Amino acid sequence: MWVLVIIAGIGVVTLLLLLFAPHIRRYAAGAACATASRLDGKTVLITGANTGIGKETALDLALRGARVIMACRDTEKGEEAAASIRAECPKAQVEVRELDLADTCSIRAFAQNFLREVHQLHILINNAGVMMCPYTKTLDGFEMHIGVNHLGHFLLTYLLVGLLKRSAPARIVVVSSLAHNFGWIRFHDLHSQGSYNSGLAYCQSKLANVLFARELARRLTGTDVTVNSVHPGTVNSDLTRHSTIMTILFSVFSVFLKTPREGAQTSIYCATAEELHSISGKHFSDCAPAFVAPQGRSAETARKLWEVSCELLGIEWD
Ligand SMILES: NC(=O)C1=CN([C@@H]2O[C@H](COP(=O)(O)OP(=O)(O)OC[C@H]3O[C@@H](n4cnc5c(N)ncnc54)[C@H](OP(=O)(O)O)[C@@H]3O)[C@@H](O)[C@H]2O)C=CC1
Ligand SMILES: CC1=C(/C=C/C(C)=C/C=C/C(C)=C/C=O)C(C)(C)CCC1
Repeated sequence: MWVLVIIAGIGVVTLLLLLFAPHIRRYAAGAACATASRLDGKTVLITGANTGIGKETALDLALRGARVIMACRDTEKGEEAAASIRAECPKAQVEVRELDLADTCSIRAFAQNFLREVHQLHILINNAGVMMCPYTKTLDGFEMHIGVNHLGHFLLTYLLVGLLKRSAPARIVVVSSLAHNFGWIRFHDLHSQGSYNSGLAYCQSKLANVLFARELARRLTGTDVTVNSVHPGTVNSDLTRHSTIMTILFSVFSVFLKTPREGAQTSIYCATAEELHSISGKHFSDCAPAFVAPQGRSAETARKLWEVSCELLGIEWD
């Protein structure tokens, strides 16, 4: 009897899902960036542009006429992505450069070559990220999530901010996440040496992204360089690669999730929308201002994180 009820229940749910599939898909897709802004003559740098949200952001900005530099840790994968962008947009000015955010020497070498060879930078998109990886350290001994997602981008931005100022008006887009809501900056154990939870380490790093964007925006007041953070939505990408359960859930429920192209819309919006030309220090999702958790609004935490980050990276950034 119960078996029949359960089978009937599953049948009804499946039928409803099939019936409402087009509506569910439209809802899951979220907002599309409606701006038609062109980027001819502009230079854009996107980290982690070989796949997922970064690759789709690169394609869109290339279609708008920008010169897009795709910073990838694996240049072979980067070249494949660039080739597929060129296949969709033969006029695309895309180029691949090597950048491993888990290695400060690679970041410094990247920036040195970049500053020598590229003379303007109008849009920097700090997009690359890792999620829920087993406990690993970067080459400099930082826990991987905070090391790649926050500290690597912190150093990259520090090295390029002079060029952004000289190229102003310029924009920085920091790809964070809704996951920042569940994060705390554990100053007493930033690198999770005492205890490690891969989910919490990811959330901490995404909170660090929000705090970094707000603090940098404050420090860049009056420079015509704006900084905003973004939650792209829940996107069916390679991000779940370290978690089998998440990978299975994301593929089973893919109809409820955004595609990478849909997930790129808010980054594209923050990078191009005319109405955001003077908006800085804000957080966006679905191409609209979004809620920031109280711990992401703490000026004191943001300042402390800034100081700790400078100390860890051995830099002075006032
Ligand atoms: N997908 C989602 O649901 C959500 C994603 N986000 C954020 O969006 C951003 C993009 O994620 P998404 O496109 O989904 O994920 P993907 O895994 O598809 O893309 C991540 C990119 O980051 C690169 N990357 C990882 N580690 C490094 C490193 N050490 N140095 C340089 N590049 C590196 C990856 O390179 P490689 O391919 O070589 O590994 C890849 O290009 C991330 O910051 C993520 O936190 C936020 C909320 C939700
Ligand atoms: C609860 C639940 C789901 C939602 C997962 C969400 C909402 C994940 C968000 C991930 C983020 C924000 C990652 C990156 O930062 C799925 C997969 C639909 C499957 C059914 C159960």
